[in-house]
Order: sequence, then C-alpha cells, then structure tokens
Amino acid sequence: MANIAVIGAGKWGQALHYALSQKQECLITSRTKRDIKNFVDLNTAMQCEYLVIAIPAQQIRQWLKENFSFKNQKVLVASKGIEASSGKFLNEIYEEFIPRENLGFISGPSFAAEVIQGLPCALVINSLNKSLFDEYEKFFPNFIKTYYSDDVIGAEICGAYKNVLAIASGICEGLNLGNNARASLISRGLVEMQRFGSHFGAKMETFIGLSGAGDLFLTASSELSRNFRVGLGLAKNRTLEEILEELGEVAEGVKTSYAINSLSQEHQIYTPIANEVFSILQGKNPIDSLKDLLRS
Ligand SMILES: NC(=O)C1=CN([C@@H]2O[C@H](COP(=O)(O)OP(=O)(O)OC[C@H]3O[C@@H](n4cnc5c(N)ncnc54)[C@H](O)[C@@H]3O)[C@@H](O)[C@H]2O)C=CC1
Ligand SMILES: O=C(CO)COP(=O)(O)O
Repeated sequence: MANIAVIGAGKWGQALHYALSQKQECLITSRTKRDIKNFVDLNTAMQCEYLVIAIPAQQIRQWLKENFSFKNQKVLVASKGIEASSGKFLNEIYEEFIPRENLGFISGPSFAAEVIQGLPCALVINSLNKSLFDEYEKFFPNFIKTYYSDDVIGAEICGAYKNVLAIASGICEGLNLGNNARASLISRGLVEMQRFGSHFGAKMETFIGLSGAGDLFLTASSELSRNFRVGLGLAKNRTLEEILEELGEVAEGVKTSYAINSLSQEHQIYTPIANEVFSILQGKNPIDSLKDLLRS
C-alpha cells in the first residue's frame, strides 16, 4: 500500500508525482479526475502518511479549511507564493492546521517540464525538523539531489519573490532592453529580495544558494517560466486578463506582487522592483516604470 501521495495534478504536481514514483508507488489526486497512473480520490490520498501539496498559494487556506484533517501526516509544501489577501507566508497558513515539526517546504530551481523528463536537478527541503528531511530524502529519485535547510522563511521568500522578479525580467526582455539591463535587474533583484527577507528573519546564505540565486536565475531568464511570459505580455501592452487566459496555468508572481507591495509599505522595506511590477500590473506603462527605476 502506497504511503505517499501528491495533492494537485497541475504541472508541478504531475512532475513531482513522476519523480516520486521512481522508487516507490506514489498516489496522486486532484479536484477533477485525471488519466494518470495511481490517480485516486482525495480520501484515499489523505490516508497516506506523507503528503506533497502542489496547489496554488492563493487557494491553500481554503483548501486546508475544506479538506484537511490532521492525522499526523508529514506534509511537504510545493507551492511558491504569499497570500495576497492577508500578506501571510505559506508556513504561517499551514501552521494554523499542521504542527511545524510535520511541515517541510520545497525550494530551488525546478521547472516541472524538465523534472517530468527526468532531467537532473537539485532541490532544497526546508524544515525546522531535520528528521522530516531524512524521511523525505529517501523518496526522491537519483536524478534529483536534495539538500536540507532549516531556513523555512528564507526559502519561502526566495520562492515567492523570484516570481515577481521573473515578471520584471520578462518585461525587460519584451522591451528589448538588452543583456546588460537584464543582468542588472536580476542582481539588484537578488539584493532586493534579500533585504525583504532579512526583515523577516531569513538567512543571508539562503539567497546565494539554490533557493535564492538558483531559482531566480532560472526563472528570470527563460520563457519556460510562466511568470517571465507574463512579463513579456505586459511589455507588449497586452492586458493581464488576456495574458492569464492564454497562459491557462498559475503565475504566482501576480498575486505575490500585491502581497509584497503591502508588506513592504507596512514594514517600510525598500522594494523598488517589486513595487514597479505591482504598478505595471495596475496599468502603469512599463517604459515609465523603467524611467522611474533608473532614477530611484
Ligand atoms: N510548474 C513549475 O515548474 C513549478 C511550480 N511550482 C509551484 O507549484 C504550485 C502549483 O503550480 P503548477 O502545478 O505549476 O500550476 P498549474 O496551474 O499547472 O496547476 C495548478 C493545480 O492546482 C489545482 N487547483 C487550483 N485551484 C485549486 C483549489 N482551489 N483546490 C484544489 N486544487 C486547486 C488545479 O486544478 C491545478 O491542478 C505554484 O505555487 C507554483 O509556483 C513550484 C516549482 C515549479
Ligand atoms: O518555480 C518555478 C521553477 O523553479 C516555476 O516558475 P514559473 O511558475 O514562473 O513557471
């Protein structure tokens, strides 16, 4: 009987299910039935001791309220985002339902489209409980190298913030601003997300590792990133509605930019790039944003 299940059968849920099925049987469930091996209903999946949850950040609170009952499961959170309605980090939301020693968070550069082909990658499992890492590590296939970190808040902020910076980078690309501009944007973005993170207690080393620089460099330099593609569309003056409809998948950076904008105002943190992304999403002309960024 399988002891591990993935909840959410979007791009990332399916890729993790593929990876976690290499060494053992792994179940998968989702709101709508899918034609995937070992697809089960939610109740069956919930009987597993190990649950990997891969649903969009903005849906997590409601999903937990409606579906989750704690029976000592060990939960690995695969989402990357900050709740826009409250500015809460995912670990704060999950801790309302699950004790922190039963929680881990995945971070690092990992496009689902490559993981599902079995291409090599490295991931970080972040948890305050090292034994949760030890248990989960064994489930991962040989093509994924796993690292441990106890910097849960740092990994979460990196994973969420880089999506907003990927939108900025897509805009930069869409405006044909050149390689110099993009490199400057990415490196100043790294400094910005570290400044934001350190305010909330994140460790510096997290930002220069896989969860920070690693995931930022990946997402902010490839059209495989949904967030980067949102930026490309914005630079071409397409509406957000059009862009998201065509995307058909979640781009967490959109709602996360709302959360960062309010958190940075509330906590008086200097976050110029994220603020400009927020303004562009509210309708500001990207060229005006660029001028303001160069001046600030
Ligand atoms: N796709 C990727 O390469 C990676 C994605 N992630 C993160 O994983 C999370 C999920 O992303 P994807 O799977 O790529 O998105 P997706 O758009 O492909 O799929 C999202 C899935 O969530 C489900 N869902 C949506 N609303 C729900 C609700 N209210 N209750 C239950 N399920 C719901 C959808 O049915 C869908 O199966 C995001 O936070 C994303 O940032 C993290 C690393 C890599
Ligand atoms: O988080 C990701 C890769 O690590 C996926 O990024 P996108 O959601 O922008 O596609």
